[in-house]
Amino acid sequence: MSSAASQGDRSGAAAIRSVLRIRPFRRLWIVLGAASFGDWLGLLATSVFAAAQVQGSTAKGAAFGSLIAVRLLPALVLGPLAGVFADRFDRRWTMVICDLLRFLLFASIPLLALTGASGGLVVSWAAVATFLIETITLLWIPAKEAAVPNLIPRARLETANQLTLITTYGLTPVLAAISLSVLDRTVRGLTDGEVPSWAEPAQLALWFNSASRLATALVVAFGIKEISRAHKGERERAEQTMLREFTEGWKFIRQTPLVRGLVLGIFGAFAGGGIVIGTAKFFAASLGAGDAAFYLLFGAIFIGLAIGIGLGPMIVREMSRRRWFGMSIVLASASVLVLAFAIHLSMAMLGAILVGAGAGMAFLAGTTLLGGEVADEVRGRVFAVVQIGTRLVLILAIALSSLLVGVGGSRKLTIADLGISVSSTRLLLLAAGAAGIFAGISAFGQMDDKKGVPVLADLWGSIRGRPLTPAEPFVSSGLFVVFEGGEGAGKSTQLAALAERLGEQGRDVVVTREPGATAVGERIRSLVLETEGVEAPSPRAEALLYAADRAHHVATVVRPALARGAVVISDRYVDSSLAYQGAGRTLPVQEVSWLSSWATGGLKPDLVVLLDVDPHTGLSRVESRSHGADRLEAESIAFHERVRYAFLDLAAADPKRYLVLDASRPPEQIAEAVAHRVEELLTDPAGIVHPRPAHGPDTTVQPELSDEELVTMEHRT
Ligand SMILES: Nc1ncnc2c1ncn2[C@@H]1O[C@H](COP(=O)(O)OP(=O)(O)OP(=O)(O)O)[C@@H](O)[C@H]1O
Ligand SMILES: Cc1cn([C@H]2C[C@H](O)[C@@H](COP(=O)(O)O)O2)c(=O)[nH]c1=O
Repeated sequence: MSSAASQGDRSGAAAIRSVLRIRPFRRLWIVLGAASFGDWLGLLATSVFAAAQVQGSTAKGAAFGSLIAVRLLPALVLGPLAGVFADRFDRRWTMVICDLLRFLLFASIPLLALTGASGGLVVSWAAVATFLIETITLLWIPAKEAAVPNLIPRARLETANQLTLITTYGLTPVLAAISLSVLDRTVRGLTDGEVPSWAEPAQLALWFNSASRLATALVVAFGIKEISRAHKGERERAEQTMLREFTEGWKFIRQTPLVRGLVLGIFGAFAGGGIVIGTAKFFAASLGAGDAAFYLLFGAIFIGLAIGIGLGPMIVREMSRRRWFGMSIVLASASVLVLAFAIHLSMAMLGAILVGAGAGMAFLAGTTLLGGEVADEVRGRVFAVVQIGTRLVLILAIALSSLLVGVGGSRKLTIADLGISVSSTRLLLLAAGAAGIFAGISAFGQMDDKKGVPVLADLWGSIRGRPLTPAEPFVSSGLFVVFEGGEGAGKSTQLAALAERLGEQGRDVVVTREPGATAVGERIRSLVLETEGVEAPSPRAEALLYAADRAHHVATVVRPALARGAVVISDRYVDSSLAYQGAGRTLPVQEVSWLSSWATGGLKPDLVVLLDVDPHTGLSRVESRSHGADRLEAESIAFHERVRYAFLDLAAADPKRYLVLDASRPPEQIAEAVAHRVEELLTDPAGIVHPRPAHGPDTTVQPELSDEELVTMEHRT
């Protein structure tokens, strides 16, 4: 395992430990885990139990199916009110009362069977009780979801959601299925197949489900009092009608771009998932595989979900969660397209794993964003809409897609006489994938918090632990010119000449330098350059010191001057760090670039004048100065050669922004060439190659040397 991966594992485990150290959350997580296990047992058991009460395969199928359908129905009837409940009433007591009712209802099903009631009556009551339980669950979920963000700091919300989702949808259903089958075997083994009705595993499971709900109610009532909200504005809420609260909730969702984007995206992802489920059987058949392939594909989706939820945050690290959400939906949808084009089971399996991973990451990012960014007052209503909407979208998508595929069969549509045949299942997957990509991109557009930052570069940077930073909002009406070059290239000489010329024209000119333009910078300058009585900073410390000088310099000198319209002329800027610390000290150039980009908030010069000089010539020029060589001047010729070629490579990578001049020419000629270029920029601002901040923030990082460029450079020295 690579060290980065093991580091990720360690930090993942540490994050889980730290979130479990929060007592109210730990208690809630344990009790919800038990309750979720009970619910899965109950879901499996009620269905099996109902089927066991009637005779004949048709009746058994109908009993099983109707119970599952009944679980989904309440969303239609009571859904809209659920969120209002969660926001209006104390969430702890809402949860407690709901769980007590569910305890009684779950227990009532096996209890009725024990009284010797007829099979039909037991099934009917099981259906009614299930309907009521689901109705109550609809009230309980938004109250719980809205309460969790109040128990933990925002920074740990994602880990908390990871834990909860993996427990609810990963561990407990598997555990429940295994437990039920082990229970069934054990009970049958112990009783030689003569199981008394009270010991039927399905009945025992229902008892367990009932008991787990009682336990949840007690723990929440007495052990997690923190769930009770400090009722801000309670009086105003009491004065509002429930109808008003309901319409306000909808208005909030409609009018808040982030929430609208999240809700749309989640619905889109569920619709895609529903279509995959609805077409899965026919799809497996279209691969020429049977039922086994169908189950394999299903399993693959769940494996993908677990990967997305469990590993997603470790992969994207510091990436903006808003961006991650949109990208995950696009990933899931694009993977549906992979399914549509799959020609072999292995390709379909890969597609299914990616569908699951994208959906899992989107679900995790979406829940975390909703929990962290939606105000407590409306959170219950927002979660209710998501919960109800996802159920409805899922049911509709499954029903419609299976109907459409069923009507078309897995028949092949032959296009003209071209001999091309397209299965209707695949067409549907194609449409679902395309619609999902559209939903993902629209969601991304609505909630992007790093507008202007290139998406793929940001993703790649985030995976490597260095997400791009958006430029600080800033309008420049000035011009930023930087002089770069090796030691003794003549930067100070040329800078003074240009400043004098522009000053004579009556322009507002600010002459500055790095390091050392400010009081803070002066001290940094002596730390990095003085050799007497100052310990040499290590290469990374040196890079940080130059970056610190730059951050302060840009914030206090450069930006204010540019904002008021001055021409800022700086002796050295970011390129010096890339050349000296990157190429000279051989620190990773991209890391140095990222550091500078962060320090400057993405501010780039409009023009870089590079005075290129052979290091022997440049160093001999500065040797004639009265004071001795500073720390960098004292470096080897090989070091200065690396610096020189790094500057030239930077200029070659972005020629429009650089003016490269031979610094061995007479100073007057150089000054003419510089003045000419600057005049051009001043008279024709359109000639400035950067996107001006007024037209949108400039967010790209400074030009960097690629690894190949660095290697080439090393060879030249
Ligand atoms: N084009 C040139 N030809 C010959 N000598 C020059 C030229 N430009 C500057 N010099 C001389 O070289 C010396 C160094 O010049 P200057 O201080 O302008 O360079 P610099 O790049 O700012 O140096 P440093 O890297 O130390 O900041 C000075 O004595 C200056 O007079
Ligand atoms: C900005 C910057 C500078 N340096 C080095 C380059 C020079 O050797 C000195 C500055 O001296 P000068 O006489 O003012 O040119 O510092 C660096 O290594 N990294 C940087 O980012």
